[in-house]
Amino acid sequence: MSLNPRLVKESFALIEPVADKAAAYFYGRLFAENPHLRGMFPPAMDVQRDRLFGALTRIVWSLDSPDGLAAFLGQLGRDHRKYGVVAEHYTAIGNALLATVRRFAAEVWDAEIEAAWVTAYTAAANIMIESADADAGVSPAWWLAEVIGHERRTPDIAVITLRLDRDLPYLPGQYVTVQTARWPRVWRTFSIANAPRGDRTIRLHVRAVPGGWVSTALVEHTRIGDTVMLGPALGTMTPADSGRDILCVAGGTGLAPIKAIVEHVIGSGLRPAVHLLYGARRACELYDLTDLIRMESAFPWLRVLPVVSEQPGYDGVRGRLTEVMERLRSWAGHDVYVCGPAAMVDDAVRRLQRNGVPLTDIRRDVVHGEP
Ligand SMILES: NC(=O)C1=CN([C@@H]2O[C@H](COP(=O)(O)OP(=O)(O)OC[C@H]3O[C@@H](n4cnc5c(N)ncnc54)[C@H](O)[C@@H]3O)[C@@H](O)[C@H]2O)C=CC1
Repeated sequence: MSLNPRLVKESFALIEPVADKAAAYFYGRLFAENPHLRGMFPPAMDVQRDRLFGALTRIVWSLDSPDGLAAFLGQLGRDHRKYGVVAEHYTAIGNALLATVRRFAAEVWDAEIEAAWVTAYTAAANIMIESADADAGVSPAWWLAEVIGHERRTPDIAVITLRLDRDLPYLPGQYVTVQTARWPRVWRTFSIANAPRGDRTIRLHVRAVPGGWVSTALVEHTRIGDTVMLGPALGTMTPADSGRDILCVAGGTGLAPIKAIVEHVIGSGLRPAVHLLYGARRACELYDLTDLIRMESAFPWLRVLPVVSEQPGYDGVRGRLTEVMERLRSWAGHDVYVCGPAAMVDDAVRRLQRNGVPLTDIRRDVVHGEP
């Protein structure tokens, strides 16, 4: 049976508006039929439900671009090793998924649509299983890391240094998932804020957000000597290394992966002009400015421009980060890296495209923070 993306997309479009209900039904069904799987999931399932639908949406809408989809599914399969997912679980998940789409797309459901879903799911599951199997030969499913540095830079933001028990291969700009002892089975993503160092240490920039279990545990309840677990490195916002000039736009703790990329450029021997626009709502939230200024004074081709958006008395550059970026100059011909709140990233991409920067020159990642 060959893949029929159109049938899958059309039926999925009926489910998207009722995603919450469909996800609740999916997990209800999964756990009713396979009670032993419940222990693999976090106690509170709300974020998990959003994740499931986020991933499913991305998969369904990418069915027409097999290369991108295979890369995404490959990463997903490798990342799922840390949950203890094995090949048999995919059958249980496939059955629950099929029951869910059958129910929520009942008005159009027929044998042809069912076959399209079975084919698509089987293909996707096979890619995930194969990539997990291949990864098992060369890489651990997860890493232990000891907290060796914990600096509270603002009441909400901590810069945390971890020492890993084994090498964790990653590229500058990538992120990892983190689990704390306080919240077993709850994993959240955080970008690695340094280029690979060769001493197994990495840094994370963490803002404790209201209702954010892991971020609050990391900022408020974590001490030097504590241990956390990490999953493998993920993400596609990695250095282009083209030698062209670079624009970096970092909002808040979105600075983390951008800083790793800038460190990489410093270490690469390339000397492009790098503009780093670093935005915060208030000056006191420019939590890493001292370090960035130190880097700027050591590397004259690096320009750091802090921008503050919500403090009228601030005597530096004030305004919306994306507007300041647009006003400053044309960025056509630059490699661009953007990270921060999702709305800021979208706005930056829109403005850049409007001003002649093609999408292929803009790198960003969709990373869901907490809650
Ligand atoms: N790898 C990744 O994708 C990472 C993503 N993040 C995300 O970055 C965000 C950082 O959040 P906070 O530190 O709380 O940042 P924040 O909410 O304090 O904002 C930071 C900056 O972005 C600007 N901004 C916010 N919304 C904007 C909009 N709609 N248009 C233009 N500018 C806007 C603010 O004015 C400020 O300059 C989180 O959403 C987090 O999930 C953080 C780290 C890594």
